Amino acid sequence: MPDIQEDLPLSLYSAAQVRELDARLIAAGTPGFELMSRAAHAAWRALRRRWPQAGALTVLAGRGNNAGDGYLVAALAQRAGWRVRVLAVGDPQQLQGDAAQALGEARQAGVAIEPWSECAPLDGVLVDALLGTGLGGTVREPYAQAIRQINASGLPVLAVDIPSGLSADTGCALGVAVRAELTVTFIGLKIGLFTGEAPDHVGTLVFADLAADPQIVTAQPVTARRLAAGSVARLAPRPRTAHKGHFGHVLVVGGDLGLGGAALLGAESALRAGAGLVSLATRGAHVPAALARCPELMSRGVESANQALALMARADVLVVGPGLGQAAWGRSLLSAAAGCAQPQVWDADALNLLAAGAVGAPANAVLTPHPGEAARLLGSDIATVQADRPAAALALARRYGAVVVLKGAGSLVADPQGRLALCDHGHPAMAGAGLGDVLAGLVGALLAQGLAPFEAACLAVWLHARAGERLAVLGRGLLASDLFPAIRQLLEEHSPCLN
Ligand SMILES: NC(=O)C1=CN([C@@H]2O[C@H](COP(=O)(O)OP(=O)(O)OC[C@H]3O[C@@H](n4cnc5c(N)ncnc54)[C@H](O)[C@@H]3O)[C@@H](O)[C@H]2O)[C@@H](O)CC1
Ligand SMILES: [K+]
Repeated sequence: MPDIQEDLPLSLYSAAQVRELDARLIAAGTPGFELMSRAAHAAWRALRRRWPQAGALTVLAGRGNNAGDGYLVAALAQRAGWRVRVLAVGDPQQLQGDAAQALGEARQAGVAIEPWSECAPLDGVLVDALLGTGLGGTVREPYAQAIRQINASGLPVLAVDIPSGLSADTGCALGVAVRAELTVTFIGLKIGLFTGEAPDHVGTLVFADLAADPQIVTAQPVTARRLAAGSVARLAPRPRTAHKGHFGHVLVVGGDLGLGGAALLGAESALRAGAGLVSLATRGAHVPAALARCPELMSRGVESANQALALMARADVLVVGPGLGQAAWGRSLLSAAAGCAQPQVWDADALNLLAAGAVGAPANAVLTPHPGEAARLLGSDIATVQADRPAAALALARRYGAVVVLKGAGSLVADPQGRLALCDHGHPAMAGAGLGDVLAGLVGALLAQGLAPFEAACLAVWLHARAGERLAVLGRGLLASDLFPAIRQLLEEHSPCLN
């Protein structure tokens, strides 16, 4: 019997890729109905484990194979002595193939099957088997009304494969989408379970591999990889004879008048993540405060691009943008950086100036836009970026020839060759000032310690999100600088300093 997994796999697929995977498994000898039946067993097992005492369920079934899964769950529950009802949206007589066979099985088990209507009473645990990966375009009526009814019911909801209405490719609600407490997904993880609006719809995610042949699964192309302890690059242990010159010199450039804190946070972050040396090029007015807060930093007042260039020449990695502003001071410093050859991280106003055409992107850059900055860089709007975050991240990477971190829930890392990684860690308590500056400094420190841009960005995003999760147990009011001890701890757990 296939089992359900708490430990999620790393591969993320589009709807088309999972359909292809299903087809390959079927072609290799596992009948579709057998897969459907394994899916139903996995969903039923997860349901009983979550709501062992419920004793009643209502399945809302559509007309495709997702409905087929639902009919088989209903049959299993009926045979287990639960009170079961299926509310069929659309005429069940039109079900075809495996789904029609599943309907027959539910009838044979004695399940009550009724046509869905707006006033049909809902009871027990709701099983959402309306729409799965076959959803195309905005959810049509009466499905949309059924989804609104599920969401308004206040009853616990298990979504079969994916919450109905959520796009498996983008994680966006196509008009309206079920908000589930538990989602049991089959065969391959859909990227839409992790990005866009998914975190507010999926609930707890359980994966069931349906005992699919691992050779067929690993041969299937993926859309993205999940970032996890085992999938992000490690920093090498340090030799006992190490000195600071081995771990790179990061220069953080930013902090125009009134914006000094951002650059200081970025610089402190680079120090806390193990860069050998960190300098800060900022307005002279900010230097005393920077020295007072962090004497380990080499804080320099710069008023001209020439002064900045002299500092840039001595650095291995530049982090440009936190608190940079968009006035003449910031522009001149950014233009100086744009001509430098070393790896660079561009954040905040560096990205706004890049979007405005004030400079071109340097080679070897990691760009770290939030959705607003991403929209400006793409010449679109935030809604368009958020409607397809994977596409936006990849388009940015191609357009600027850079590694791109698209921030926001389900952060994505893309490179110009089309590699895509997704981080499903993080916490809403991290939605606050300065968190982005800490991330930029972290990427800079990892570049300085020898990681390539894509690997540095992936490890930084993962450490940042995991650190935020650890601290978020205390809830709101998380300060960006609170992250430093947790980042250090996670880095040490992941990449111990000594062998
Ligand atoms: N052998 C397989 O392929 C397996 C499939 N499985 C299940 O099958 C699902 C995919 O099944 P299908 O490809 O049949 O598709 P779905 O069952 O997801 O959806 C197809 C149905 O949705 C309707 N529909 C599509 N877009 C709509 C819209 N915008 N508004 C309203 N209705 C819309 C279609 O008319 C069709 O009736 C998976 O999500 C999974 O639950 C599982 O049973 C595992 C095995
Ligand atoms: K569903």
